[in-house]
Amino acid sequence: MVDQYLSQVGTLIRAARRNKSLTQSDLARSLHTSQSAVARIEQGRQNLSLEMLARIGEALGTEVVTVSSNAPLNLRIEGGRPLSGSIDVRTSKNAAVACLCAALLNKGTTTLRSLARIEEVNRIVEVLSSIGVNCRWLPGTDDLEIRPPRRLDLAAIDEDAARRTRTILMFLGPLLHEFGAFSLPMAGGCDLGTRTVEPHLQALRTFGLDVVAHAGKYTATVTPDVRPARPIVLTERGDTVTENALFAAARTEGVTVIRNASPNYMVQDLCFFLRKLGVQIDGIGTTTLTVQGISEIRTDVEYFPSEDPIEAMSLLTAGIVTKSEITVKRVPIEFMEIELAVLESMGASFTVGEEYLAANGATRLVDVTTHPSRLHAAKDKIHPMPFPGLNIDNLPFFAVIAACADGETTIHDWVYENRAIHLTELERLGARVKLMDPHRLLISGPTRWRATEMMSPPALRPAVVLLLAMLATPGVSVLRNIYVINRGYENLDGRLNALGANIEVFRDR
Ligand SMILES: CC(=O)N[C@H]1[C@@H](OP(=O)(O)OP(=O)(O)OC[C@H]2O[C@@H](n3ccc(=O)[nH]c3=O)[C@H](O)[C@@H]2O)O[C@H](CO)[C@@H](O)[C@@H]1O
Ligand SMILES: C=C(OP(=O)(O)O)C(=O)O
Repeated sequence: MVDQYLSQVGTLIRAARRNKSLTQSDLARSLHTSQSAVARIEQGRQNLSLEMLARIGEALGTEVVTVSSNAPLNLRIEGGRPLSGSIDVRTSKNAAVACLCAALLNKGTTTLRSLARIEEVNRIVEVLSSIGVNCRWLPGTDDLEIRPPRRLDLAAIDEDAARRTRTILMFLGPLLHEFGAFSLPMAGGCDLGTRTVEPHLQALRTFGLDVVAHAGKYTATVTPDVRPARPIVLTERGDTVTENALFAAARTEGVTVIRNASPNYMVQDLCFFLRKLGVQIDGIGTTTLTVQGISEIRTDVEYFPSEDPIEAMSLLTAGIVTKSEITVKRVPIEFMEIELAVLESMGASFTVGEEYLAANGATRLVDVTTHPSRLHAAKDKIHPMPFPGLNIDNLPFFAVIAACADGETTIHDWVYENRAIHLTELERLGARVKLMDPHRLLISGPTRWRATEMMSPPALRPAVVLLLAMLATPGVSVLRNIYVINRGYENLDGRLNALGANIEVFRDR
């Protein structure tokens, strides 16, 4: 029965592909798989996850089979298996969303190449499309073409999509160049406790933007011809606040200086993209950015956002906690050096290859191979810092690594009010995790993992940490409602399966 079903689906896929004049290799490229895998799918000789079916449907611009999409997606993971082989790091969620917002500054056509096909990008594409921006995935690729209309229609905004991301906050900077007054739905994103927007509002006020947050909306008014009278000093070295200040400065004629700017990876990527739009920026990778703004941008441009250091950390963690030898390719090393140094101090063994450049021509990449090793607790507490420190989004992965290490490790998340709390969920898989206060965890290892079934926490990285712990856990575990993972990772289950994991996606009926 299953075989017959697979062969019928395969026939439908072949027909849809031919209809689009795509070769098997074209389709394989957009699915990040091989031509032979596509051939097997079309012959009905390959098991297909619902996730993969949805991706094939997306690549072919048609739903191959209709599956109920309201029920949450869950993962069934048979863990305790070693992984092997190599895996490429995909491009980053956080640079993608910054560049998508920056495309609003450009009246010409922007093509963002090799974007990660993740739910966060889908939500922003839905929001952009709803306000009249023409967004088109180029057939057989992960390249998104973006063409703004003459006038954006904010009244038609897809509020549901907007509220499911934090990125909507980053529309404030681009839109202040377009409207005298406007309103936007309030930001969502990971539930990590209070995430202040005040630094954004302070920075944008210097460009004449006044925002009132009320009844689930940001209501903004713009006083014309206001520009920063002196360097903007950000009250926090936040990533998205720096990006909002850059959006405002990019189309404000003259020089704007931004101090205490974040030099983090997504900000650097955004700066490289803005340069391609003709905006001159000095100080990229430092905490002082000097921006030479231009009042109008109308250029046809393409840009390749760079690889995701957080995905790199996630994949390395998969190798480490399953005691496997895997090669994680395209690791943006500038943003992973401290993480690797801390891992080394815990006894992790790995080989780092020669550097090469990412497609953006600037970010340095390496391939990292993990080797099975005996881990011990970190001597000092592990804590994040703004770049160049250990990345806050990489901190959660040290919780599952510490759970595999001999001894007690302290993890200190001073940044978020609520993220550390989500990591105590590891206890349900057998880890010994003590929440000493809302910001500090004491983790005692090694863990005798035991399989279990649980819900994903409402935060991306802690949810992936649980998935990785389940990969290390012998037996069958279930992680429910994984939308939050798909918000930031492309086909993570399929790509881990290609390394030998056994993860099945299923929906509740
Ligand atoms: C789309 C995107 O790019 N999201 C990233 C971005 O979110 P984003 O820039 O939105 O981060 P938040 O505004 O949530 O800031 C993170 C937290 O750090 C605190 N804070 C930050 C800087 C500082 O100097 N002092 C300070 O206290 C803030 O108050 C907040 O609680 O940066 C976060 C921190 O790197 C990452 O977790 C997110 O993945
Ligand atoms: C906190 C994160 O995302 P967001 O800012 O989109 O909530 C994250 O990427 O881990």
